[in-house]
Amino acid sequence: MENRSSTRPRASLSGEHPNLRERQLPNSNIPPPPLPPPPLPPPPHHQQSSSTTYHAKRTNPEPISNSSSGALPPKRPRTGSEEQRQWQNRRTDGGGGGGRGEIKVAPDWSGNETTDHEGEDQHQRERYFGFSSTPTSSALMPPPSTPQIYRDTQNEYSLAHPKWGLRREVVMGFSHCGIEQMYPWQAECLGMGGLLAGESNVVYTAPTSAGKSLVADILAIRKVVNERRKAIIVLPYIAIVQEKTKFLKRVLEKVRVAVPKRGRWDKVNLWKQPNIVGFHGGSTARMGWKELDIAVCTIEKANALINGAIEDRTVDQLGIVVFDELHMLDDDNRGYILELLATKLLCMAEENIQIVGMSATLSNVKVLATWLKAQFYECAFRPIPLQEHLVYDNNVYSYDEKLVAKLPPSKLKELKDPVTNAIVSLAYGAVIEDHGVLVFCESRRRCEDVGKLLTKFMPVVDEEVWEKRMEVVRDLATTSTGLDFTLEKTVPAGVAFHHAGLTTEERDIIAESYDQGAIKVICCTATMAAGVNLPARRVIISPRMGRDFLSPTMLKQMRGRAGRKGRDTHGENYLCCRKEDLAPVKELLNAPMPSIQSCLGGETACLKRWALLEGIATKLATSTDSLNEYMRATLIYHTTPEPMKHLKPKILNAIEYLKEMKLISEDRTHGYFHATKIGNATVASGFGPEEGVFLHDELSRALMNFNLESDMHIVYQFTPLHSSTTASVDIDWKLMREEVEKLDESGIRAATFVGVNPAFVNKMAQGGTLREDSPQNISKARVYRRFYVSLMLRELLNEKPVHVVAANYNIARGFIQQLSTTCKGFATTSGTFCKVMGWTGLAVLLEHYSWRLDMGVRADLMSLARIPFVKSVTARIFHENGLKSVEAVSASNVEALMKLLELAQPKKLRLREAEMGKMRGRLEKRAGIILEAAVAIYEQDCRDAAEE
Ligand SMILES: Nc1ncnc2c1ncn2[C@@H]1O[C@H](COP(=O)(O)OP(=O)(O)OP(=O)(O)O)[C@@H](O)[C@H]1O
Repeated sequence: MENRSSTRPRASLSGEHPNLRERQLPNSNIPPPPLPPPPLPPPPHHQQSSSTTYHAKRTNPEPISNSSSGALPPKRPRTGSEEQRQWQNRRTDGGGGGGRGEIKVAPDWSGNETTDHEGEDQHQRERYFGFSSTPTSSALMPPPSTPQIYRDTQNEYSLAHPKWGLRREVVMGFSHCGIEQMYPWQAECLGMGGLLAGESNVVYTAPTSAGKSLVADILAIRKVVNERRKAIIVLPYIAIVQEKTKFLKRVLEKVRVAVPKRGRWDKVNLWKQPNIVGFHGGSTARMGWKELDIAVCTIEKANALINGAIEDRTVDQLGIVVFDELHMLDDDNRGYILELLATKLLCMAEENIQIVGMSATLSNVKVLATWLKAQFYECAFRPIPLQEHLVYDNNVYSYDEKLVAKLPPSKLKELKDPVTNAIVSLAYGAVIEDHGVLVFCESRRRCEDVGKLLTKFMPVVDEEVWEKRMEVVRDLATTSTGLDFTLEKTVPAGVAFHHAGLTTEERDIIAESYDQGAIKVICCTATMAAGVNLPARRVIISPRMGRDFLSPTMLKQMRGRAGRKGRDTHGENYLCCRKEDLAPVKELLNAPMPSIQSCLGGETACLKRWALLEGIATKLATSTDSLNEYMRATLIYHTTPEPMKHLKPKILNAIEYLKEMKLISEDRTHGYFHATKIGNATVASGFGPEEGVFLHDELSRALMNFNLESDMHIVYQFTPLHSSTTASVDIDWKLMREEVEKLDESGIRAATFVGVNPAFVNKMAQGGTLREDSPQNISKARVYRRFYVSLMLRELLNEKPVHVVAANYNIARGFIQQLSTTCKGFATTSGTFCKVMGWTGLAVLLEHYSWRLDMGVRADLMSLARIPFVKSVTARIFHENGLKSVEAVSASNVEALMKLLELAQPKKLRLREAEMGKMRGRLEKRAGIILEAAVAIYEQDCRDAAEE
């Protein structure tokens, strides 16, 4: 095969188009695509911009290189294993369009500099045993020499400088994560009067990737380690909560803090590692407020945690609350919870809780700072330079509208569309240089389509990388959902997609393998836009989300994902649009960041829902005067002209509503409001008033008539309320009728108990309409929707894999998986509701079932499923082959376990792997972990039994 890499010119951006490198495969009938036109001359007006540096397009046949020597980096071995070839043939077969071949020519897309590239069992081991022998994330830099860092005490930017008051182990911990010195802005911000002493609150804004977290981390760690108070870090998304928890655990790995003495005779100080716990909808954290030192939480969990602490009167243990991504205040769905959280803290001035707020996208920092009684700090520093581009009609422009380069149009039908052509060209150009790429797409479907398309054009890789990708495929295949059909095709080419339709397990595997370099391109929706620290040299953005244009805030977050500190030397983003969208896109680019507005405004629902009920239930505001005081601490008060005049009628209205719903009552003699039992239960479990009242009705009915003949009734009771709203699920009435018809008598009885009438389902299946025009009808519709979702859940509990249930109900896998994870959380919060109501029996029942949900197995497998890797299918196979208990597994041996693990593999993968003889090593490793864990669990069980 002719190798043209030495003679083919490399143009400045994408140069040689990837599609032109496709060759005809031996058995392909498709003629090879024509050769490319020669690279175009540079645009006459090209010049270097002051903020960004571009290479001009060159007619010079010499390749442009990023390296100073000008030589092409010899990165790509052009050989592939037999297995690799098979995969490529498969991809070609399925690809249509042009053939798929080896890419022979080095890319002509050129960045500025090359970057050193940084690089299941381990993860599982860490999760189970709580330690790992090697760091799991490549984000973590190798530890530098210890003494040197700590001696650097003269340098005021050094974390070791006494001014910052950080313990040696903390400094070492940061150093292990690649942070030894502060940026000047970080030091300046932290040095503001009273901040380190905890005497003042702070709101600050800096560009994405500026290192905002470090300022807050230092303040939080000082509180925990030096002052022995608790810290709460509030983040908007589960993925960031997980990432942050991992990071802080790593930083504080070697730190020990004193355990408070329990009694007056307790003279010796005990020491322990600070407890850092991540709380989110799907978390299974057993540690509570009492034991934890740092809670990293989603907004809702942070709110519930603080409500609990106020209730228990232990909120004085809280020293600091950090609000990352403070712009979430104006999120329509969740902003008001954030606002109320901060309001409560402001109302507890005597507790001296420091508030820290930050975001990259705040325009009215001063207003927020006034509201939060904080100092404010703004800076424009970004440690990693960003090159920003606008792309349309195969032309690449800088944001100041200078033509930077032309992308060669393609003759391939599938690349006819200039936007698609640009995406493929740009992604390929970065991958061939060994950089990571994020492609933000407008919809989930588009993510998958672009992923599939890119797969056809990705370069061939060496054996080592190929093996890593196959490992990713295997990991995906062993998830509860099985191997996704599209990912099966794209991952071997180093391409994946990431959106809410995937399960969290799948998303974690994809993010981790991208982080480690096995996957080079992720096509994603906005799920990856906020706060995720993944190494993307190049970010390609569609300006739309669904049919609408992105908000300026969202666009800024996406742009900020390019070029992360510690991972890259610079970042590039490309906003790829159609010519006809140019005007609105330019408007979007020039739009100022919107100022943050309160979401309590406009309607009274939020006031009713949370503000007043929470204020009253937590006893922060129980009289008309204190309610007014409480409202004065809200953001809405600070952003509304003549606030009390506008807010007062709304407050009165909301109080009436809460009284009507029997969530609060009024003591007219003393002029006080009290939360009723239902009101307290609603707030304690974190539900809104309507949800609380609905749940109360459902559970009180269940208390009178609990049907335990089958699982149906209990499964219904812990089907989360939020997954059965109009927004989350549409009932397919025909399907529901089929499922209801399949129920046995006990199932039908359970359905009737909860208010589902099979005759009504039948009527709806024949074309009826579900009316939601009155509170009764809304409630009725909610029951039917919840029952419909509970049918899905029941299938999960009966060990049907997630993808099978999703296919049965024609619903996204992510929804089903989320259902199984949030169910557990819902069962726990419903348990709290029951406890506050005094329904302890029901609380115990819910607790039992939440375990089953966690394991995704029937009751007989629950004990086995405590062992890592022994979940659903594997647990069933172990059980059927005589290993029915942890004890039995612990008495087994690696060889026997390997045989069972082999049976649990998907057949397709098993055959392919067996052929290649690669399975043994992997299964042996996994069997070893299972055996080790089973022995550990069994020994622990014996110790527990002995203690009892
Ligand atoms: N002083 C420092 N020295 C070296 N690396 C740093 C420093 N400060 C932060 N970093 C690293 O920079 C990267 C980005 O930091 P961080 O996540 O705090 O940015 P951010 O400003 O919060 O960005 P975003 O708004 O996108 O979340 C992280 O990998 C972090 O470890």
